Amino acid sequence: MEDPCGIVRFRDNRVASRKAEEAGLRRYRAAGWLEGMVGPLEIPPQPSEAEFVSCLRNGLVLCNLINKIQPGAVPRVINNHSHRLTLEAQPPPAYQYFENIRNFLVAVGELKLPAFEASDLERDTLESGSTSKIVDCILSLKSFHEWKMYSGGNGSCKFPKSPVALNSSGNFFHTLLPQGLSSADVWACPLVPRTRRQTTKVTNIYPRISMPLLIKTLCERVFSSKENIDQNILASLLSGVSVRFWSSPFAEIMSSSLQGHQVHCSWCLGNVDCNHGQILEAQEKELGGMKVLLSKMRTDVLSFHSQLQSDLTLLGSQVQGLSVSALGYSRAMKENRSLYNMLQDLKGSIRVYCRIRPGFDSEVESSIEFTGDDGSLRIADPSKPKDPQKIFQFNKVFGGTATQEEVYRDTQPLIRSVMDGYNVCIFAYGQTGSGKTHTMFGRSDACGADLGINYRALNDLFEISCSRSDAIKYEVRVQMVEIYNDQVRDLLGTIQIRSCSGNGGLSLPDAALHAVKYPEDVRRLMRLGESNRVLCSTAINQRSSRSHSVLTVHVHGEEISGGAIYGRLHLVDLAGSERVDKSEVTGERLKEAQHINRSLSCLGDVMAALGQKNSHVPYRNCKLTQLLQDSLGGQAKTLMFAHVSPEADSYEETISTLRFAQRVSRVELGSATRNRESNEVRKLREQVEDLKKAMAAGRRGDVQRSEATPPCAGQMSSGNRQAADETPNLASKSLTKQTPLRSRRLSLEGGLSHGRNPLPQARVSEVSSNFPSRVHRRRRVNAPSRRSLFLVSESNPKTGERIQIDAASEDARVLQKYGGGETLEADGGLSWGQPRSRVKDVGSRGSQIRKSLQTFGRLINGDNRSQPSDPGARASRRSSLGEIQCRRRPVSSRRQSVGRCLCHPPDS
Ligand SMILES: Nc1ncnc2c1ncn2[C@@H]1O[C@H](COP(=O)(O)OP(=O)(O)OP(=O)(O)O)[C@@H](O)[C@H]1O
Repeated sequence: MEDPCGIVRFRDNRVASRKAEEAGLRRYRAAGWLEGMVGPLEIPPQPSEAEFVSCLRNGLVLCNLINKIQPGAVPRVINNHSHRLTLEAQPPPAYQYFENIRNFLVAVGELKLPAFEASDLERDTLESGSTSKIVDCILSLKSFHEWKMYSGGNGSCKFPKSPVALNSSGNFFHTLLPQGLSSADVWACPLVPRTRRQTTKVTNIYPRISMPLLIKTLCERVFSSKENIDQNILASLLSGVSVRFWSSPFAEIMSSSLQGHQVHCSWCLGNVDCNHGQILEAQEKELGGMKVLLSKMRTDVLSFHSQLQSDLTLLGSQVQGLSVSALGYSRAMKENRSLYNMLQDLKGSIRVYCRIRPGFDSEVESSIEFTGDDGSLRIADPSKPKDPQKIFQFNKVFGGTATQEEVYRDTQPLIRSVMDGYNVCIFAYGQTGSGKTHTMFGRSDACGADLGINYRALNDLFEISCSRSDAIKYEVRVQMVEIYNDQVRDLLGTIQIRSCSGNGGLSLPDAALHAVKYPEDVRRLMRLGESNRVLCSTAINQRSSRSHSVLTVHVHGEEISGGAIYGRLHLVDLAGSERVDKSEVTGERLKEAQHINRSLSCLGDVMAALGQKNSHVPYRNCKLTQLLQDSLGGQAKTLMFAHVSPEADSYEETISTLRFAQRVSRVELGSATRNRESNEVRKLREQVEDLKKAMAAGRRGDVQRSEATPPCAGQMSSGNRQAADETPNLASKSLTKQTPLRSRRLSLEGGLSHGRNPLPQARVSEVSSNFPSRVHRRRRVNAPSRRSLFLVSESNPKTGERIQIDAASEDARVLQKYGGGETLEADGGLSWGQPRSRVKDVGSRGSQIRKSLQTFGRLINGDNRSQPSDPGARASRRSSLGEIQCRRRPVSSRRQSVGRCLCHPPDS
C-alpha cells in the first residue's frame, strides 16, 4: 500500500530543501562579493545565516560598501569598532550600529534599491530565511554597481530579487514607480494588499498606472532579469501565494504575461530547454512500476525465505542423519580394523608398513602416484607413461610428510606388548638411502622430534615399567650387535664374540648384555653402538650403513603375585640393498655390498619358504636369517618397515622392495605366544625340584650302598660314553621292533619291585621335544602336549623305558622298553600301551610316581610354552630342572638316534 501522507511529506521536504538551497547559494554569492568589495570579513566562504548577519550587524561593512559604490552616500560612518566581528564577538552598542544601519538604509532608499529592516539584523529576531531581504539588498547593490560600471549609469538597472522579497516587500517596484512617487510611499504600500485599508492605499498610490500594466511590467522585468539566479521565480510565487489571490484577475494577467515565456526547471535552476519535467514524470512512472515490482519482490522474497527455511530444516535433519551414519561408519571401520588386526595377530601375519622418504629435489619426478589412508599405494614409472600403474596394499603407508612421531604411534602397541611377555621383532628393509636408519635411529644428531623408533621404544618401555611398578618389577637389558660381512660383531663390547648356531637360531652368549635403568643409559649405549657401526659414503648415501644392526632388548618382569614375564624386542636396521653400478663402490665396499645383497637375498628365500609354508626354511644360509630365526619362525610379533625412495630413477628398486614387502605381508607365522610363567607353574617347578632333591638324596644313599653305580654322561669315561652312544641305536632298534612287554617291574627310587632283579633306581633323563629331525618337529606341532621321557635304571643306564606322557589327559604309557630284555608287569606298573590309570596300581610308590609324572607333564607343557629362546634364560631353566636336562646329540648322529637317552647325575 502506498503512503500518501509519506509522499506529501516527502514533496514538502523536497520543496523546503530546494528553497534553503537556493537561499544559501544567494547568500554565498553576496558574501563573496562583499569580501571582494570591502576586504576580508573573517567568515567562511559559505557562511551560515548567523555568520553572514554577524559581520553586517554594526553597519560598518554596509556603509563602507555603499560609499564605495556611491561615494558620499553615507557621509558619516561611525567607526568605533572594528568591522571584523565574528559571531562570538560582543555586539557593539546599539546606538552605533543603529545610526550606521539607518544611514545605509536611507542611502539604499535614495538609490531606489530593495532594502530591509534594521530589525532583520538583530540577533534575537534572526530566523531561518530572515536574511533573504538582506541578501536581496546586497545583490541589488551588486547589480547596481555593475550597471554603473558597465553602462556608466545609463539605461535601466535590473535587480535580482528573491521570491520572498517579491512577495512581501514592495521595494522592487521602485524601479517601476512613476515619476513623483517616493520610496517612503512604496514602503508604506505593499504590492500584495493584506487589508482593505492597504488596498485603498495602493489604489491611491498608483493612480496613474493600472494594475494589469503594473503586473505585466513586473513579469517582463522578472523574466528578462539576468541577475536573478532564481529564474523560477514565478513558479516559486505560484507555490507561495494563496489560491484566493491567484483566482483573482491578477492570475489572468500573470498567465497572459507568461505566454511566450517558458517556466524554468526548478531542478537545474535555469536551463530553459531541459526536459527534466518529462524525465521526472517518466521517473515517477517508473518509480510507480518499481514500487509494484518491489512489493512483488518482497512477496517473492518472503515466500523464498520461508521455502529456504523449510529446505534448511530438511537439510539439517539430513546432515544429522548423515553425520550419524558417518559416525557409525567410522566406528565400523575402526572395529573392522581392530578385528582385522586381531585376525592378523591370530594368524601371526607379519605386519608391513611402507614408508616413503621425502624427495630431496623437488624438480625430480616422483614415482609415487597416490598413498591412501587404508594402506594402499599406487606407483608409476614417469619415464614410461603408457605402462599401467601398480597398486600395492599394506597395513599402513606413511608418505613423505609423515613425522617420526606419527610413525611411532602406529608401532607403539607392538612395543608395549613386549612388556606383556611377547617377543617382538621390528625390522627396516629397503634400498640404500631410502631412510631405514632414519626410521630406526633418527638423524645422527637426533633429539626430540627426530628420534627414531629405537629411542622412543626404550623410553616407552621405561614409562610402562614405571607405571606398572606396583604390580610388576621389570628388569631391562640391552644388547647391540651388527652383522658385517656375515660376521657378528658386538657393538657395545670390545671382545670378538662367538655365535652358536642352534635349533632356535643364532645365540650370542658372549655379546655384552647391559642392564639399563634410565632412558639416558639407553641413549648412551645406543650412541656407542651407532658410533661402532660400519658406515661409509657411497654415491647414493653419504652415511650408508654397511652392516645389519640388531638392537635386542630383554625384558624380565617379576609379578607381585609370583608369576614371571619374559619379553624380547629385536630392532633391526638392515643394510640397504644396492645396485653396485649405481652406488659406484669398489674394493672393500664392493665386498660389503655383495655380502649385504646376499644376506638380503637369503632373507627373501626365508620369507618365500615361510610364505609357501615349506617344511624346510633355509634359515641357516646366512647369519642374518639365523639371528632372525626365532622372530620369523613363529611365536613372535613381527613388523617390517618397507622403505622406498620416491625418485623416478629408483623406480626399479622401489618396485622390487614393494614386491618383497607384499610377499612378506602374506607370511603367516602363527599366533604369538606369551612368555608368562604363572605362580602355579612356578610352584610345580619347585615341587619337581624338591622331588629331584629327594631323588638325589635317595640316589646318594644307593651310591653309598653300592659302589657299582655307573657314571652318567657328564662323568662318563670314554668307554662308558661309547656304551652310552650305542644306547640310542638300541633304542631306535627297539622302537622299530616294538618289543613286546615282558613281565618286569620297574623300580623308582626303590619303591617298585623289579621282578627278580629289581632296578635300584630309575630317573627321568630326556625330553624328546628336542628331537631335531623334521619328522619329530612335525609331530611336535601336531601334538604339542605330548612329551616322552625315559626312565633309566641308575644301576644300568642301558636299561629303562621310554614313557610317553600326554600332559593334557595326564595319560602315561610306555612307548618303548630297552635293555635288559625285560618288560614291565602289566598288572603292577607302567606297561606298554596302558593308560595312566594303571599307574595308580604300581604299589606303595605309585602315587609318588604318578605325581612326579603329572608334575613333569605339566612342567614340560608349561616349559614348552614359555621356554625362553635366549641362551641365558635357557641355561637358567636347564639348571633349575636339574636332572631333566636335555642333551643334544651330535648332528651327525641325529637321524639314527631318534629317541636316545642320556643319563647324567641329578646334581650335574
Ligand atoms: N622421512 C625422512 N625425512 C627426512 N629425511 C629423511 C627421511 N628419511 C631419510 N631421510 C634422509 O635421507 C638420507 C638417507 O637416509 P638413511 O641413511 O636413513 O637411509 P638408509 O636407508 O638407512 O640408507 P643405507 O641403507 O645406505 O644405510 C639421510 O640423510 C636421512 O636423514
